Amino acid sequence: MSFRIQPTPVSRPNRCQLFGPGSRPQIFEKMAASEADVINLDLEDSVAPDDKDSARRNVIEAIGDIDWGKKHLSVRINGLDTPYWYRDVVELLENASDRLDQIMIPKAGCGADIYAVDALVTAVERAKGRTKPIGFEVIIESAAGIAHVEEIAAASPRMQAMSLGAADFAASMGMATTGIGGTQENYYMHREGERYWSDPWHWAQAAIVAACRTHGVLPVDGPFGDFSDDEGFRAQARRSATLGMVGKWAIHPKQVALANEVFTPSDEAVAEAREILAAMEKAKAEGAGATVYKGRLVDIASIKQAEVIVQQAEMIAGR
Ligand SMILES: CC(C)(COP(=O)(O)OP(=O)(O)OC[C@H]1O[C@@H](n2cnc3c(N)ncnc32)[C@H](O)[C@@H]1OP(=O)(O)O)[C@@H](O)C(=O)NCCC(=O)NCCSC(=O)C[C@H](O)C(=O)O
Ligand SMILES: [Mg+2]
Repeated sequence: MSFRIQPTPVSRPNRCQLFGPGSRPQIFEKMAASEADVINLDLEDSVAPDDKDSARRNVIEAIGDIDWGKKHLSVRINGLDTPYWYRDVVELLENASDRLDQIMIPKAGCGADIYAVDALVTAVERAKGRTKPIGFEVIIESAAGIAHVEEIAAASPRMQAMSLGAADFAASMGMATTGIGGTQENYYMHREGERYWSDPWHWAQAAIVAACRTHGVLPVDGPFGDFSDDEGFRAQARRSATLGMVGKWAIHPKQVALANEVFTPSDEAVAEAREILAAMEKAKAEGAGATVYKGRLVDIASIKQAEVIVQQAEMIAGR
């Protein structure tokens, strides 16, 4: 561990982020009634250009009118390469109620992108006397985004979460696929007549997790496009959780329960983590820094590993 202590991210459940187009207000109440921890009302790619203005109005109205319960409420603005984004920011912050928690910035390519949105948000907040600061989440979904992932994670004190956007990422990288997340047919190793599929999203996810953990930001896995494939979603989500991500997007309501299932530590995992903590307490009392638990080594690092699981479970239980 460096002399610099690893910062702790914001403490709130972020197991599932449910998306819905801002141009489809009929589903807003259903989104609010869902079990998702985070709601993402979208003004970006799920909204057609002709609907941008009306979607913005729908979203502003819904932020104030709908009971969103304890959900973290976020709006995805348009990308900085479009003519829409500044109006998204200004109109949201001038007109939306204080219930708005967060803005999601898509296609973040460098730290200066976040700085630009921060400057505009800060100016409107001051002008309107908004006392609740808006948080930021970003999507890494381009070659530039992944190349500058660490400066993006560090770009603003508003930064709370960062997701991998597999669809735009694949396009920007020139990947030979139209799949959004999950196993890709041609990404395999070959040995003695057998194919062994590998994970083309792994390295980008690992880079995101490292940048996020360095700067106290929540790492999140993005969309899994085939919402008829529950097992594919589970497998992708389990890999993400194993790598250190805290949650995953749902682009259809049926994916919410799947994400919550994977990103809520199981009773067995929590019980085992507590047993490891107890075993290490006993070892410490006996003057030892390591001991044996179920035939395997546990030591001081195991305490930190076990605490990750216990703290996650307690935070979810206490929400
Ligand atoms: C994918 C959908 C277009 C499917 O909608 P629909 O055809 O209505 O689905 P169903 O008929 O199966 O719906 C069943 C019931 O659920 C309600 N519903 C549908 N969608 C939602 C939702 N998002 N939240 C809550 N409730 C929802 C329907 O109204 C039905 O209700 P009922 O009739 O009462 O039974 C649609 O799900 C959808 O629009 N999804 C979100 C799309 C979106 O936001 N996309 C943007 C995020 S992904 C992305 O941007 C890629 C990323 O940036 C990257 O680059 O990787
Ligand atoms: Mg995208």
